[in-house]
Amino acid sequence: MRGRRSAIPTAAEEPGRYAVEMRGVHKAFGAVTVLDDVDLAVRRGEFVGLVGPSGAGKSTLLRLVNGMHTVERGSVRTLGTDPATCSRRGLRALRTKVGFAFQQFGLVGRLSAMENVLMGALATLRWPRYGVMSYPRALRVAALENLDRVGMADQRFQRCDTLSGGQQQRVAVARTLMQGPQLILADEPVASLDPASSALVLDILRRISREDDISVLCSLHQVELALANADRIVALRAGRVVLDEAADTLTADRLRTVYGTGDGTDG
Ligand SMILES: Nc1ncnc2c1ncn2[C@@H]1O[C@H](COP(=O)(O)OP(=O)(O)OP(=O)(O)O)[C@@H](O)[C@H]1O
Repeated sequence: MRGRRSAIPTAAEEPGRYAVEMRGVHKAFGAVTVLDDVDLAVRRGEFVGLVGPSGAGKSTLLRLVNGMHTVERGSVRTLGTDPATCSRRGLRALRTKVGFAFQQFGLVGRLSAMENVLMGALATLRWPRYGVMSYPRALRVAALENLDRVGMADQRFQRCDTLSGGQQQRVAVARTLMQGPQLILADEPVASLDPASSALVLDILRRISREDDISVLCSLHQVELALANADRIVALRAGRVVLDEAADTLTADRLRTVYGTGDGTDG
């Protein structure tokens, strides 16, 4: 632990190097410690896969990065800002630079893919909008481009509740891109998808991360998907970081030992 901590230059030493920087983070809910002395750094443009068994603390960690939870001890910097000490306005400003992808896609089912994507730009608009044509032309062009980037331009007029799970997650990614995020937090974005759709969604996320230099911190249960898409893997077990390595030096078997099964069972 100590060695890894000293290996991470602080934001003060290298301003702008990290999209996420956590040091010595301790988080408890009542008497239950959920994160214990966690150090984690996500470099700008890096795709970090966060793995670990159920209850290891992955979602809690992502929520700390977003300022939805606060730490008892330690520090969190998200895009150079401590979300816990931000004013409401500051937190809102920070969150416009942070995109999300969740297991539940968070789309409005009765609206079209296009309108859902446009809703990703609502924070930049003064008034609520109803219907695609009520959005400025530049945003409609951007929404179509983002749908195209996730391979969903042809389905732009389709209601989201008639799309497959994988298609819905791709629309959700396109919606997130409307914010122009510098960081995407993804909490098990493919947990409810079949293997082919899961691979496609992660491939799209990784490609967009590289093309737009967006940092991604993505919790995943599937070891192979984490290894195939992440630059680096951070593994949590019982709230502690038990592994932090470049993905290309890791094997699936070694990573599975983190889950404590060693038999190839995820989760
Ligand atoms: N708001 C909360 N209040 C109390 N306990 C919580 C709260 N949020 C999370 N926990 C507890 O913290 C622990 C870690 O939960 P968390 O959801 O972060 O794990 P996880 O690694 O994301 O699990 P999974 O892979 O199953 O989603 C669990 O024991 C959970 O019950």
